[in-house]
Amino acid sequence: MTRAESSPRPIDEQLPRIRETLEGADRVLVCLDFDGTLAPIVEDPDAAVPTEQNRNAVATLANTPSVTTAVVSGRALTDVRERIDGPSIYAGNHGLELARTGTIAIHPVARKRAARVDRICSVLETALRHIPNCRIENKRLTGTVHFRSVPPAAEPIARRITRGVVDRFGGDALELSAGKRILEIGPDFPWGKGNAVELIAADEPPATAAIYIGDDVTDESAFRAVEPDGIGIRVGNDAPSSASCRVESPAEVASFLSWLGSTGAELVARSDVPTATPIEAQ
Ligand SMILES: O=P(O)(O)OC[C@H]1O[C@H](O[C@H]2O[C@H](CO)[C@@H](O)[C@H](O)[C@H]2O)[C@H](O)[C@@H](O)[C@@H]1O
Repeated sequence: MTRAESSPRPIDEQLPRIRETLEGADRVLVCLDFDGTLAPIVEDPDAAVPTEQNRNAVATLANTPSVTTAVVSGRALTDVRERIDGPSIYAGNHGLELARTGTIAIHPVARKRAARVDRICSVLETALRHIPNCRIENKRLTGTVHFRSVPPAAEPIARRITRGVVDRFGGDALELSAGKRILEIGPDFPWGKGNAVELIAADEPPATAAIYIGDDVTDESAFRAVEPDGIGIRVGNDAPSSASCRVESPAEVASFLSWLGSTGAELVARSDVPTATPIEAQ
């Protein structure tokens, strides 16, 4: 059963449910989006870095035996891996590439369509060359056109040009989707972060509590993958979401991850200790 979209509740209100979920679990799987979640949103995508508190909290969780930590990002796998250390699992390109247990799996359809993404990125470089500060990020399996630094008067035309190029050269193979001040070009088939989270969760023992934290539209499928048995946490405003909880900012993400690395992990560890039988208790 999935959770219908509604307004996520502030995380403080949801702590009793989170505690109960952790107390009933043997392990925790924590899946984390990168931009807007671990790293504050910035103008230049190359300049995005996790806050120090998030970096430390992720390192602590990655060293906690009862916790599996994963980063699930829209960035290319190689890119996001360089930006945050510690997790044993990374998914890049919105789940199209997945690195775990020493292997990297790339979705075969995305692999086949990578040449077309590359071609479109080159065409866009030329078509958008006169738009000030419009930037194309070629991520091999997907591409991103960035409008955050484009002058407001030029943004509509830049978006129109992007749509035109993808319509013309993408055919039925590629589609456009929207993110925070970006348009993303990717293979036109139903695969997203939620599928990656399901694959990651399938490797965990049955009594694992799954938590997903993210801030954007592509994180919604991942919230649906963990809710309602697990915990989805949407970062930012109170837009309708399939996540049940909300935090305001990457700083609040760090507070929650620190709590999870101390109190949260203890709740899970305690549920591991067998309860004393009446005979032992005498
Ligand atoms: O799934 P994520 O890890 O959150 O990645 C989503 C996209 O994030 C990046 O773009 C966003 O962050 C930039 C840096 O803060 C910002 O300038 C941009 O406006 C945001 O949309 C990244 O560059 C994209 O490739 C990711 O798809």
